[in-house]
Amino acid sequence: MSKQAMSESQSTVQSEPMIQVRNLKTYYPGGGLIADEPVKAVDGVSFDIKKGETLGLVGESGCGKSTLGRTLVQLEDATAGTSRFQKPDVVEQMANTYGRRTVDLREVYADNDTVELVTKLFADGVQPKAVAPDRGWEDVSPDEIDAADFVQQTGMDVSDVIDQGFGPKLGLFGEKDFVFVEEGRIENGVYEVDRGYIDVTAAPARALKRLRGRQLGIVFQDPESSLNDRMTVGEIIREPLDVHSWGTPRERRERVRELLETVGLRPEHYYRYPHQFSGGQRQRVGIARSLALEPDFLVLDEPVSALDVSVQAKILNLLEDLQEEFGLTYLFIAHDLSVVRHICDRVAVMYLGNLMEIGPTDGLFENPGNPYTHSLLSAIPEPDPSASKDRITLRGTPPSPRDPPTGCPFSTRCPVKIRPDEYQHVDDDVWQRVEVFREVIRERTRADRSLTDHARELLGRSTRFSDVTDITDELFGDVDLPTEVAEHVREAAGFVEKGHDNKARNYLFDQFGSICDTDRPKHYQVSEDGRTSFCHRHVDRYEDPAPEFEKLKRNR
Ligand SMILES: Nc1ncnc2c1ncn2[C@@H]1O[C@H](COP(=O)(O)OP(=O)(O)OP(=O)(O)O)[C@@H](O)[C@H]1O
Repeated sequence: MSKQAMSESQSTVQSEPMIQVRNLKTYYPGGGLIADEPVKAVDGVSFDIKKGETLGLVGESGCGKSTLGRTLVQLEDATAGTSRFQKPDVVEQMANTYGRRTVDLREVYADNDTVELVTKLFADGVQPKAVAPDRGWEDVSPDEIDAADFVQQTGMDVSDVIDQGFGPKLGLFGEKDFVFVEEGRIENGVYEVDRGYIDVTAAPARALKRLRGRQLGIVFQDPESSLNDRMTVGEIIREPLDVHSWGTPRERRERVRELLETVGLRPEHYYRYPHQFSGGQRQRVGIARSLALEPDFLVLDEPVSALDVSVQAKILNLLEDLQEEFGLTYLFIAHDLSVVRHICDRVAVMYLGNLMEIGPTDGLFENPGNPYTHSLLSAIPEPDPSASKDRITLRGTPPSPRDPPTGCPFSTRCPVKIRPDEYQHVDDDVWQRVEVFREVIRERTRADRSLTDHARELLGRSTRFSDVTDITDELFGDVDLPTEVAEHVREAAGFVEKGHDNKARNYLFDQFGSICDTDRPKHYQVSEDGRTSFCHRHVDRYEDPAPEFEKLKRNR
């Protein structure tokens, strides 16, 4: 598909967002014997996916890709934030049902002042929201209502705002159980709706059942385990049609035959069982099933990772053809970056529950903005082993998502982390060792230490007493440490010897921490085509990541 490679006129990507995600978080409850902290699998991500687009989602194992994909189709509950899905035909459909797509505000609001106020707020970006008519406003929590923006701006009480009829009357459409968000315009006191979004994160379970399959679908990685081996292929593909009472039984059978053909299988495959099929064929069955109810948006969760390379290409081609034929929008989750480069219009790079960089594919691969993207790309094996490639090897493993760093999520491993001003003069090698020391101490404080460690501690056996001396010897034995650095290292080691790992960790944070440790970065635009990167280095007073990486390579 690489829509990038197509000319503008050929591209099927439209400018309207199909999915709007804002500050989405998915936490899994702690619940362990020791660890009460939740796993912050997705920790506040925002992005759009445009209609007809393929957005790639990449990152190391465990960074939260699947959780994000599953939350978008509400197979997981969001802990916070919103995910909105544009129902493409909603405005037409609703306009037909209600016979209108405009509302004259002068009929709704008694006085002209209110009409003016509403118009002004609307121009300021305050969005009205319609809620199902049979769902009383008293059941709607204030944070579900965009009228809350209203409250902020007017200083009025939410209930007063609602009493005044702001939210509900301005929104034109509702559908049982759903929270709709509308986008429209007010001109000369007349409100006209342009687009309608369903707030997926606010939809209750039974409404989701209707939404899933019909509008949102998912294709799983492993065609082996995601298909029920006791059902025939026909039954598997037909199941969503049955669940949604689609057409008559005869029409359903007909639809299944059509779907078999769409994904390149044959009508006689209807009565076969999954185990009689190859991996590629099984994945075709999974895709046919996901397409049964003609969804608009599909999460493809590593759809080709379990397949042989030769079969991968065929499935990718199929997915591209289907996208073109049915105008589908994809979130394509993958760890194989070359596949992503080939198939995706834009790419989002994820690390520890956060999006580190997002933007059009070619630019991101050719001129990465974020240090994590640099590191990830430099780990791709070169097809030609004699080609010299300056690899950046990341030390250690990502921190636990139960205990992510306070500042930048990548700060504990970033090869180009910003140093505090007072340590700029310290030799690079020495500074790296200081960072490693901090990382080792941090690892020791992790909530999910082994039970043996805990048991020994509880028994009063100081098993970790001696190893801090070993660690400092190992790290600093053969280098000259500047006096102030040596003092701080000694102090921290002293805390560890007394069993106060956390004190040591905090002490090192206070002494050696920089903005990367203390503050969460923002997303900065790093290219003209709208790519953004989540890194403090994009602020003017710091050097950009790219030249810092060049320096690193030169100095090795
Ligand atoms: N049901 C669950 N309960 C608790 N923790 C979970 C659950 N599912 C995932 N996690 C944790 O959430 C984090 C993100 O997992 P997720 O599967 O989303 O990552 P991923 O990037 O898709 O990994 P992979 O590439 O290996 O599939 C991991 O730390 C994982 O252990």
